[in-house]
Amino acid sequence: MISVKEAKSILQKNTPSSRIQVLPLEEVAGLRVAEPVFSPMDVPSFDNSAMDGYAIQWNNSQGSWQLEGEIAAGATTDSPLQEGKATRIFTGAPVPQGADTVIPQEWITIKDGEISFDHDRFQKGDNVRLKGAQTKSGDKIMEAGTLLSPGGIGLLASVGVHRVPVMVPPTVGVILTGNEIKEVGQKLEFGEIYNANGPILNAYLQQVGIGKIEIITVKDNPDILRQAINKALASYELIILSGGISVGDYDYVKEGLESAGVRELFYKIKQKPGKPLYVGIKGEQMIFALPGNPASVITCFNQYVKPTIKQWMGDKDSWEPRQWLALDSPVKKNPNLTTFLKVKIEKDIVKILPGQESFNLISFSEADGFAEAPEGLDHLEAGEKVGVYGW
Ligand SMILES: Nc1nc2c(c(=O)[nH]1)N[C@H]1C(S)=C(S)[C@@H](COP(=O)(O)OP(=O)(O)OC[C@H]3O[C@@H](n4cnc5c(N)ncnc54)[C@H](O)[C@@H]3O)O[C@H]1N2
Ligand code: MOO
Repeated sequence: MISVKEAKSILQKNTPSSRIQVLPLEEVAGLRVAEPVFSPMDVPSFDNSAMDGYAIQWNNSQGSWQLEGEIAAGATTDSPLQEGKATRIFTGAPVPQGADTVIPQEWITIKDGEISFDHDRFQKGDNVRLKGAQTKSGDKIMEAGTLLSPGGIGLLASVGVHRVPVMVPPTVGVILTGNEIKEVGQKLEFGEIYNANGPILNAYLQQVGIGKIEIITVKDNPDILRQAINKALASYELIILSGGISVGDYDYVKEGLESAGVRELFYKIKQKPGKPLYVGIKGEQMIFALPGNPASVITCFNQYVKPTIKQWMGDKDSWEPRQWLALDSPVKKNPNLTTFLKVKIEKDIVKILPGQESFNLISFSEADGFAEAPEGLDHLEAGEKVGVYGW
């Protein structure tokens, strides 16, 4: 058995490097750009008005301008404005050649076809967004590895970049094992349970950006399981299994993976829940066999599968706790294991929730994530700081 730290270090070293694909902007939310992005154009690409008002050529003396014409946003011609004249202009419309200042309409007086305004309130250049003020053609607008937020995607669109190289997530197949599993909505017979791990993994995978997921359920039968494993290995880069990885007579997952040519990276971690976690690789494929208890599935996904997927997608910093916060009450634990506790964060204090057993899901609806109570300690005091991992 290895420690939590050793398991994470093995995973960090063995996670394949990101696969790069050029995708349209509609498909890149939440992904990272694989290369720096340079702007192919000036933005704005023409001087334009920041206000609805009147464009003029600035003149230092108080005076009036003869009103002539109108320019709306989207106007595609540029007829020069003569000195002493003003033109009606709207926000986003091109400021004509010869004009250099826009006076908002609220400050304008119009009399006999001429406009005037209080000179002291304005100066030359006011309310004109100059060509290239945001970005010059050739400027670097994004570093490699930047996470594409809605705002970042807006920036790319604004400079005319509509396809971008990104680090794409691995393709994922999920195999759930267990004779006792029934889908939610079906009638349970004695001895059967509802499939919680399927919905858990589906939700978690969607959360980390895997849109297309195939989840199948197989019986505890070595031949059927072997076939399912081989089929998944032929189709997916990352395969996640649940159940059948412990020491029971019907636990066939480990031997099924080995007979399919999967090489073990580790089996069993000194932790609770999720002790019998198995991870293997085959070429550039990774295989996680999660212990079947739902709390073990959630813990192992949170601690190992999620950071692996994130690293695969170009984020190497998601292995460590997000916060260090003080415990609200003392914790007793087995000193030989790291314990992951379901917790709620209340005003920067970590509250340990009830129902910490591996089969018990009751606290998950209100939990904010896990606190890590490390190996080597048999108890923690109230007020002691623990690493907290959010969902
Ligand atoms: N003699 C020993 N027995 C067990 C040990 C051990 O060291 N020695 N370890 C225990 C620990 S810790 C865990 S965790 C479990 C892991 O067992 P498996 O990975 O083999 O999982 P299963 O036995 O198939 O299932 C465990 C548990 O989870 C329920 N389950 C399974 N799939 C689902 C699902 N899709 N949705 C909801 N619940 C599911 C299943 O019914 C079992 O109750 O082994 C301990 N045993
Ligand atoms: O490692 Mo298990 O999840 O404690 O029952």
